[in-house]
Amino acid sequence: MEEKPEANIPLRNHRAGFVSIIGKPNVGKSTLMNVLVGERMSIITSKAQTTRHRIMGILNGKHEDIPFQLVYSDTPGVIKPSYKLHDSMMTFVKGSLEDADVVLFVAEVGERAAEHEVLPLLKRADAPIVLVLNKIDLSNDEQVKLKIAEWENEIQPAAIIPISALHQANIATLFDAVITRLPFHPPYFGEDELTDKPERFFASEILREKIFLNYRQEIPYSSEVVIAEFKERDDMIVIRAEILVERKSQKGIIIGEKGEMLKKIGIQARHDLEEFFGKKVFLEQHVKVEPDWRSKENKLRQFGYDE
Ligand SMILES: Nc1nc2c(ncn2[C@@H]2O[C@H](COP(=O)(O)OP(=O)(O)OP(=O)(O)O)[C@@H](O)[C@H]2O)c(=O)[nH]1
Repeated sequence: MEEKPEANIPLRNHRAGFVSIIGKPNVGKSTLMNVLVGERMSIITSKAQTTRHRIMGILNGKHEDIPFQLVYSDTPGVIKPSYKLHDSMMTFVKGSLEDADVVLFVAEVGERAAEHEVLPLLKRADAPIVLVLNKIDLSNDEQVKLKIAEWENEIQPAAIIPISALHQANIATLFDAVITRLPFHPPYFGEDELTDKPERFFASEILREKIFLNYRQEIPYSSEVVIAEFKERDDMIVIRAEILVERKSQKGIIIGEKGEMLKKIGIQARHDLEEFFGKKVFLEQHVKVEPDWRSKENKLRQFGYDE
């Protein structure tokens, strides 16, 4: 009879694992994810709570002659939920923590370690926690040193790596901290897979980014984008997008006077969509009112806010 390899002993010729990026809103999680994956996976804006989903970005490579597969997860910023939407967002964060082989806990240098909102969540993680101290470009060495001491006192992470995701400073050190903690395991995804999300997800995210960038106050938070049609032809992609808002007055704001605003975000989105998909895009946009969608479970499910 042919001898089978012992099932419990992983072969030491491949590393693979899940790396969860978590932290408060706006600390730079999506910026970091994109830098680590080397692709524009997650949308980035200066507004808090831009990310609403768990988005996986997959990186295959070789480190010291051993092939690896890193499955990064960008997650929504940790907040106290005010809507059902926020509950779903926090479920994504918890799910990602439970799967994690390594946790990248991102904090800004300016944040206080004591009573930090993410601390209770970190207790759920069995995985080693690498504290990523981001935005060091906005502070000096002395402040960074003090902050490291403060965090060491608070959570004793496996490592603390000060970086600037925006300026790509110290990313190699962070990568080393991750890869050396990655378990030996066969790959989870095929080599040509970049993410767990379908193309239409990225189409809706790109349009949502334009809404976050062009409107103020409640509008970005009350908006959702649903891709009603995504048809790939030889020469172009035809995308029909529905922009949903919670109230009629918001519909008027999205459209703008004589449709100017809608046109503006359409032009910006089409530009980025064409770059992302490497193809000409025909984009059709419709604005609809979906009252209180952020508080309705069936709507949230329909829009993909369940794991
Ligand atoms: N100065 C500076 N700004 C940064 C750095 N990293 C990210 N930012 C900026 O911080 C803002 C928020 O970045 P995101 O990557 O969207 O932050 P996030 O944590 O994913 O935000 P949420 O979606 O709210 O959870 C953006 O304006 C980024 O350009 C950094 O290293 N230095």
